[in-house]
Amino acid sequence: MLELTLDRLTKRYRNKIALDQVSASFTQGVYGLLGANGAGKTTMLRLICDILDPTEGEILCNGTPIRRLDGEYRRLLGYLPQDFGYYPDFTALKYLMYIAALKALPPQTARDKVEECIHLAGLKGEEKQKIRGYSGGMLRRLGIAQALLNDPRILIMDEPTSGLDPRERIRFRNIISSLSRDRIIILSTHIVSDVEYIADEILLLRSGRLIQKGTVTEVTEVVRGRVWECMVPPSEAEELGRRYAIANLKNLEGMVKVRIVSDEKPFPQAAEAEPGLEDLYLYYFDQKDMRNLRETYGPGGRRENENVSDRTL
Ligand SMILES: Nc1ncnc2c1ncn2[C@@H]1O[C@H](COP(=O)(O)OP(=O)(O)OP(=O)(O)O)[C@@H](O)[C@H]1O
Repeated sequence: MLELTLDRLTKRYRNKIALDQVSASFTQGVYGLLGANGAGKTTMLRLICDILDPTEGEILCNGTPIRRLDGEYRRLLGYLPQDFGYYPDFTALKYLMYIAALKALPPQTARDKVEECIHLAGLKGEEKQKIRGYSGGMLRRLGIAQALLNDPRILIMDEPTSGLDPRERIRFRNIISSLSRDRIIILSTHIVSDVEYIADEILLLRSGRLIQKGTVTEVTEVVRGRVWECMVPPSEAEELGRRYAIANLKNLEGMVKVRIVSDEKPFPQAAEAEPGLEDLYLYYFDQKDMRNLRETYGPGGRRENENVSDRTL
């Protein structure tokens, strides 16, 4: 079985640390890399794809540093960057044949492989259309098809669901699930629901640091006892919204059901709720807001003597 290991991986751009001592290992399955803008997701994925060199640390594939494996490692990789280049006047078929040639697929098998990838990406019947006329969802699926051409054991996708409508998101999730057997799939996103149901493990990056890694159940344990629900009148909901990190609001018969992430019970009638990934995301990435709130309203968002680093691994 394939194992990919990041060992204290660090990337500095001049005086900016984009990735800071990240260690993690990946075996077969889907990994969801979550983080706010600028958290270091793209940097981490580009390092894994050997497009960037680390400043410190290294990446190992089955125990061997990838820089020693060189082309042997790159043959294992499929990459869908945030913006993948394509020729709008090509048909999808022509484009994929072109990429197959660039990837040095033997000409006698290239056509079959292209057909297989068209099928896997759900583009059968649309492959003879010019890419110019493709929707955002079709383009993303074409991106997956090109990444799959060399039958990669490691599939890396950077924000593959951005700009997709809900139907396309579901379609995309189903494609990823069907591809995850025998592969390491790592995909980055800041849309929690895109990985909540398909990722075997979640990695949470904040300011270049890996602050959580584990199954959804494991990582959300951090917010157990910190997620609250209560029914309040609309005016009260507004006030709570100013003071707390609100995970959800739902209007129900003149009242509002509010879901709040807070270290302390926000409201006497509030009941503890089962934590989810969105609550966790809010907990970590709404820190600044919670800090501001604490300054404004007192220690409502955090226990006394606890600081942000207490919450990180
Ligand atoms: N070439 C570069 N030169 C200088 N700083 C960079 C460079 N590339 C990225 N950075 C900085 O490194 C940090 C991490 O960037 P990165 O693109 O990896 O984050 P990200 O999580 O992928 O963000 P996004 O979701 O916006 O794509 C950011 O602060 C970014 O400004």
